[in-house]
Amino acid sequence: MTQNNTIESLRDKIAELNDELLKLLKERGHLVEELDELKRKSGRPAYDPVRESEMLERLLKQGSAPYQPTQLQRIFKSIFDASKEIQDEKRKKVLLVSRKTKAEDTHIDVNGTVIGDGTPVMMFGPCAVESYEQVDQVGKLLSEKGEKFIRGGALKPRTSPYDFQGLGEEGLKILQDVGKKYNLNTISEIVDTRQVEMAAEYLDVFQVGARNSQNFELLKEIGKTNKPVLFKRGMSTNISEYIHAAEYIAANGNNNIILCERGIRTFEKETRNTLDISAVPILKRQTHLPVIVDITHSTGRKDIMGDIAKAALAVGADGLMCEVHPNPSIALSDAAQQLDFNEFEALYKIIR
Ligand SMILES: O=C(O)C(=O)C[C@]1(C(=O)O)C=C[C@@H](O)C=C1
Repeated sequence: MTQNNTIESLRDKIAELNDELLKLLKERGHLVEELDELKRKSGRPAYDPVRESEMLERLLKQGSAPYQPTQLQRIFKSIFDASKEIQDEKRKKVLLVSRKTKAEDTHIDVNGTVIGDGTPVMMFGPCAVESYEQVDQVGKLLSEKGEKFIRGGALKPRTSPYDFQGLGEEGLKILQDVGKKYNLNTISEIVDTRQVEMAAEYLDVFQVGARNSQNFELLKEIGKTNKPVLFKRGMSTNISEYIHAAEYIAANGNNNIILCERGIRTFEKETRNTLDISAVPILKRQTHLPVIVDITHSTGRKDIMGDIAKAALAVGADGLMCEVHPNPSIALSDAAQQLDFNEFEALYKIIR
């Protein structure tokens, strides 16, 4: 046999051994899966370092040549690690809000208006409910446009305890009265578990604001109702944390969740927050929930709101939220960023 032939025949043998090793590894992997099912049932973790060192000891006792003991250890350790990865993957809980659980888009029917069916919804209204007249003017404007929602804060989570805190239940009542008058669905924020029952009487959609995005007790309580919830992303919440927070609502039985990207905290100062535009398609890919964009809080400036609105709709947002006030200069909150009616008309032309 020539030297070349010998090399080839040795390589053939090695390749055959590879095949055998692969067959054995696959068999081993299936046994690990079977074993893990039992471990999961008895609440045992995937990783078992004691078992791993017992197995290594047993192997090394048989001698490692031509490998060094450390080399053999490395080879087997990588097999154990791969087993652990198989187990971790199987143990990953698939979330109720995940696309993996439900492939179709969730449509949320709010008294006949559907959110998430491809027709964008507009959620406009003042930052805060200040008086009946103020909300009435906005309601009239929205109903003339054929819009179906009105928003307005009554239980305001303000940065300073000395700032206007909202009209409370009286504010919710004003919003409800105006909503009924103009056939608009009402949206307002609640900030505490104790408000859920009371606010449910007045609202068609609960809002959970950025500051309460990980207030799990509030999310659980809202989850026990069946009312649609506009659930804003926290200013420092990453997408995975946000999705898991939404799961608190779904896990308690309420699947009527509308996600809302409202900008995150970054070093950038040109806008009030930094709109994470990529969150919109990512949330729509990873969950089956509708996603809307709050163009007021993400930008905090009126001059770019039209552009941002277009960008949001272009990346697939199911709607927009925006603050409108009959006279923003005397507004009790967010005076600088609420649109007056002329500015609203200009924006409306762009988006509708
Ligand atoms: O014996 C177990 O409990 C296993 O999960 C199997 C296995 C292995 O691959 O042999 C996998 C991971 C553990 O850290 C220990 C061992």
